[in-house]
Amino acid sequence: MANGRDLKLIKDFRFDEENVSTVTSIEQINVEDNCEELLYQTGLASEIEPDLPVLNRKQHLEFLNSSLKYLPKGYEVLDSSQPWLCYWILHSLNLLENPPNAEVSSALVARLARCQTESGGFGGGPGQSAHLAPTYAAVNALCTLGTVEAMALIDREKLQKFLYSLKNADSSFSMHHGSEADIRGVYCALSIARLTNIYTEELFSGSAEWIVRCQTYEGGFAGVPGMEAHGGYAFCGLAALFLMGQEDLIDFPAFLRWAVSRQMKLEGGFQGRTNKLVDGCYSFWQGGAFPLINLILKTKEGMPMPSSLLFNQEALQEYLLICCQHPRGGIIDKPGKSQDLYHTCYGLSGISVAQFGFDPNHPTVIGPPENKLVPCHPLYNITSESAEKATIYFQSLPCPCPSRLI
Ligand SMILES: CC(C)=CCC/C(C)=C/CC/C(C)=C/COP(=O)(O)OP(=O)(O)O
Ligand SMILES: [Zn+2]
Repeated sequence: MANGRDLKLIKDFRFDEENVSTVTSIEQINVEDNCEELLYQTGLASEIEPDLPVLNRKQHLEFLNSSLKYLPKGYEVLDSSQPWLCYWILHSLNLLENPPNAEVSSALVARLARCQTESGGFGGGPGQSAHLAPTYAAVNALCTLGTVEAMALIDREKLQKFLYSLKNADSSFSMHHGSEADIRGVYCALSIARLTNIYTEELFSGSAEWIVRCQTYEGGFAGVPGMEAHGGYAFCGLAALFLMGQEDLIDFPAFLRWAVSRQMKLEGGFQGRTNKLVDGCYSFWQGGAFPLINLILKTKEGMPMPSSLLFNQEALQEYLLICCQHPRGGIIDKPGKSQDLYHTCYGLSGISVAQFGFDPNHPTVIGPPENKLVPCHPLYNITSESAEKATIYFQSLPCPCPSRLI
């Protein structure tokens, strides 16, 4: 039994193993077996030690702080994701209420400054061309640091011109000049523009309609119109519509049906898309949509207001705390994988959503009270406190006038 869920009953109801023949369905059975074992063992242990499961805060902090100083060779492939590495580490540290000291903070601002390009956007590393994804990550990292030194690094006039230059005729946004355009582009551009107060209606005219075209027959959102719905893209689509105040444009019943079907019955974590495996990072990409879903429900007449998020918040925390904590710190995708900064960031963000996403004043925390993280802003995925601080700072500055762009 895990948190009111009878694991054996769930397993008995799964498809007939004899007739299973696909690679994914065999993998699914292995993942379920691994998770069941871990959930069951912790269930047994909690009869003697009721304060389980425990968030290994100390180990996570050691992993994150050591990653600020040294990254193993495997991270070479992320040479063009340096602002992402900063964001994943800093946001995780903030969620654990352990931000870096002033010296480390200034060193990180200097590192991000070396990624900033003449265009106002940020590249993946020093000397690399500007790209929307590292620009989004750099802005989030700087706002997470939250010092004036950090926020003042952002050149808002140039950054606004950079965003304008990436907009396409169909109102989608390219990730960089001459590149693919997908739903991440619109979300990144909107998140940057809203957070730093360089948003204009003109810049995003037509983008909501483009996003709506990405909603699929299943109800989720794909990267581009006509492709497969996926949690990463679903968060981008829904959050982007919210950032434009256009969330009413989606087919809400279809989205809701798709979203509530993504939490795995036995594992308790989320899958990214239909018939695929659970993964710790979707705790945020899928879980993060649920506070937004509740906001939509609040505005719908005749709809009962739910008394929680519309997924099992306890089961998600159990998946992350029991199946996804690496003994040497950091969060993993699923049992058997090794820890990394991306999964640590989105796993901890998922715990925060599961704890605070329904009501930040009455968090739902499993395990001891020390497991409590801090609330996240549901649209930017930086802490609510960082978002508030950045909003106050950037709202005190005028929005650059778009006519000067011509
Ligand atoms: C803001 C921003 C940059 C957002 C990114 C959102 C995001 C995580 C998109 C995921 C894209 C995708 C199709 C993954 C499938 O990977 P897979 O086939 O390895 O995994 P799966 O089997 O779990 O689908
Ligand atoms: Zn993942």
